[in-house]
Amino acid sequence: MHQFENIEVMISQEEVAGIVSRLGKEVSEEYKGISEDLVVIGLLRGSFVFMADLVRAIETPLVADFMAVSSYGDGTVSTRDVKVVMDLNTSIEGRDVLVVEDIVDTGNTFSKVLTMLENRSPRSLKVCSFLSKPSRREIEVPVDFCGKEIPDEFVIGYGLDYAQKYRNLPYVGILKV
Ligand SMILES: O=P(O)(O)OC[C@H]1O[C@H](OP(=O)(O)OP(=O)(O)O)[C@H](O)[C@@H]1O
Ligand SMILES: Nc1nc2[nH]cnc2c(=O)[nH]1
Repeated sequence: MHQFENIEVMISQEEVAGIVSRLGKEVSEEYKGISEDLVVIGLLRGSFVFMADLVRAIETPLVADFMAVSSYGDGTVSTRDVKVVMDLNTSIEGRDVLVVEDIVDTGNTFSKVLTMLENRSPRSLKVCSFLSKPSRREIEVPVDFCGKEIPDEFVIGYGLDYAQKYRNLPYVGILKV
């Protein structure tokens, strides 16, 4: 048993598995028959759990790479100052690219990352986010593949942290303090 208290489950482990499986099918369908391997980019740290499950649900040949960005620090409020902490090892020029994120909230992180990646001239650039909070959007960003839209609650688990904790929860929950 996971030894965490004061957490209300929002998306159970079973529901998470169903969402990932559906997204895997949608992505595989979208990139059916592409000529070169799909480049799947996980945004660290939050996406590492979802990314690990998602790539195994995608049937398209792919290469995986990671980029580390941070905007929330250890808090629950975006600093809006998105920093690239670690860049890609892969050149994405002329490639089909899928960016994987755990959550799109205000859209600030993704909008900066997408601009940065667009400047490297990929053949195509699409976005897959496990969660999205549309009511919080400050900047419109495309979410081509969306796991689930959720209300304005600060969520944890399945890669999402509060002060770097709770990323290992196998479900998504709300911290009751
Ligand atoms: O749409 P936004 O309001 O910009 O919020 C979304 C971002 O916030 C979280 O990252 P965080 O900065 O907490 O870093 P982490 O991935 O290391 O948890 C999350 O992983 C997204 O990248
Ligand atoms: N852990 C966590 N990080 C976020 N970053 C943006 N929104 C959220 C959220 O609801 N939870």
